[in-house]
Order: sequence, then structure tokens, then C-alpha cells
Amino acid sequence: MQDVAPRDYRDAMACLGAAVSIVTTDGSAGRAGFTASAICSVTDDPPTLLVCINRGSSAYASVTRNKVVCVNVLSARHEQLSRLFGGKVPAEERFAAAAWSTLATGAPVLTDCAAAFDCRIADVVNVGTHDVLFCQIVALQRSGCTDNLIYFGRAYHAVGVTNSAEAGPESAVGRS
Ligand SMILES: NC(=O)c1ccc[n+]([C@@H]2O[C@H](COP(=O)([O-])OP(=O)(O)OC[C@H]3O[C@@H](n4cnc5c(N)ncnc54)[C@H](O)[C@@H]3O)[C@@H](O)[C@H]2O)c1
Ligand SMILES: Cc1cc2c(cc1C)N(C[C@H](O)[C@H](O)[C@H](O)COP(=O)(O)O)c1[nH]c(=O)[nH]c(=O)c1N2
Repeated sequence: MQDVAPRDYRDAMACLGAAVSIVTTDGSAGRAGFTASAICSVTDDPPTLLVCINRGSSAYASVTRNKVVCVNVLSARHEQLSRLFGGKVPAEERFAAAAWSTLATGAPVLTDCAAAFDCRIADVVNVGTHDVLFCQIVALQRSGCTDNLIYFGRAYHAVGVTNSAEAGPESAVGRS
């Protein structure tokens, strides 16, 4: 079988559009957060999603020691916030740029995000440079669900719907 170079892999992955989230944590190992697109739903019973985190990122130690995260799904208006959480900016400066609350775990919840999944980390699998975090949802919050920030072709894009009736009204479930 022929090896594929990391650069060729990333060039192809740049053709796969993905929703952008800010993954946050807080607890005895400190508050931290990073921009993430490697997130997907695993199962609805028990409600579980996965997050891939680079072990070299500044948030890694806090995330894995606190064992809780909140996945804050971004709306189109959050592009600048996504850039801040995308690296090389001190954690305090990242969090100072937006309003945050908490649900059950204490991980920061972005007040006006499209949806927030408050999770405890149930399992971790090491793969190459990243850890895959299997995150069990213990509380959630969602908005009117009208638009998302998407990363595609190494650039940010907005995707939205004009009729959000199916998404339902704003709600919170499992708030402590
Ligand atoms: N999954 C990730 O860790 C991930 C995803 C997107 C962007 N990034 C980071 O954001 C920065 C800007 O990226 P870019 O889109 O301009 O160019 P890029 O060539 O670094 O990324 C292109 C695509 O490849 C994938 N990718 C990038 N780095 C990866 C990694 N280390 N592991 C697994 N998949 C990866 C992503 O799907 C990304 O959209 C880079 O530093 C990149 O490492 C990381
Ligand atoms: C659009 C987009 C998407 C992602 C990222 C970046 C950007 C711009 N980054 C990289 C991540 O945000 C960045 O490496 C961290 O913020 C770490 O940087 P610091 O070590 O904190 O400076 C990223 N990192 C990661 O571990 N998993 C991911 O899914 C993603 N996805």
C-alpha cells in the first residue's frame, strides 16, 4: 500500500467543510479553550460526541486533567472569536472577548453560541498526534439554530437557513 504524505492528507481534508466549535474546560487544572473542527456525533444512547485534541495544544493538560469539556458550536458572527481561540493568544485574552456562563460541569458556555454540549470525558484514545475524547453529554443549551460558522478550503464561511421552525425555540436541558 502506498504511503500518503501529511501535506497531501491536509490538502484533501481542506475539501471537507466542517462546523467550527470552541471547546472549553474549567476545574482544578485551570480554565482553557481551543477552536476545533474535528468533532462529531457518536451515539444518541447515551448521548456522546467525540473531540480530537492535539496533545501539543496549550489546552491539552487542563482538558485531560479536568475531565470535562463544553463544546460550543459557533454561529457565523463568531469568526473573530474562533481566530482568537485558534492559537498563540493567552487563555485570559481568549475568554475576555466573549460572555460565558456554565451548565452542569463548570466548563465555560458561550452565551450566544448555536448549541452547547456540556460533557464529561468518558474515554480517551491516543491516535498519532491527537487524543480522541469520547464525551458524554450531561447538559445542553441551544439557540434558534439559524446559522453556523463553517471552515472549508482553509477559510471561514457562513451557512444559514431562513426558516428555523424545525430547530425549535431556544432551550436548555440539564442545567444544574
Ligand atoms: N484537527 C486539527 O487538529 C485541525 C483542524 C483544522 C485546523 N487545524 C490547525 O489550524 C491551522 C490552520 O490550518 P489550515 O486549514 O490553514 O491548513 P492545514 O493544512 O493545516 O489544514 C487543512 C485541513 O487538514 C486538517 N488538519 C490540519 N491539521 C491537522 C492535524 N494536525 N491533524 C489532523 N488534521 C489536521 C483539517 O481538516 C484542516 O481543515 C493549522 O495550524 C492546523 O494544524 C488543526
Ligand atoms: C478552524 C480551526 C479548526 C481547528 C483548529 C484551528 C482552527 C483555526 N485547531 C487548532 C487549535 O485551535 C489550536 O492549535 C489550539 O488553539 C492550540 O493553540 P495553542 O497551543 O493554544 O496556541 C484544532 N486543534 C485540535 O486539536 N483539534 C481540532 O479539531 C482543531 N480544529
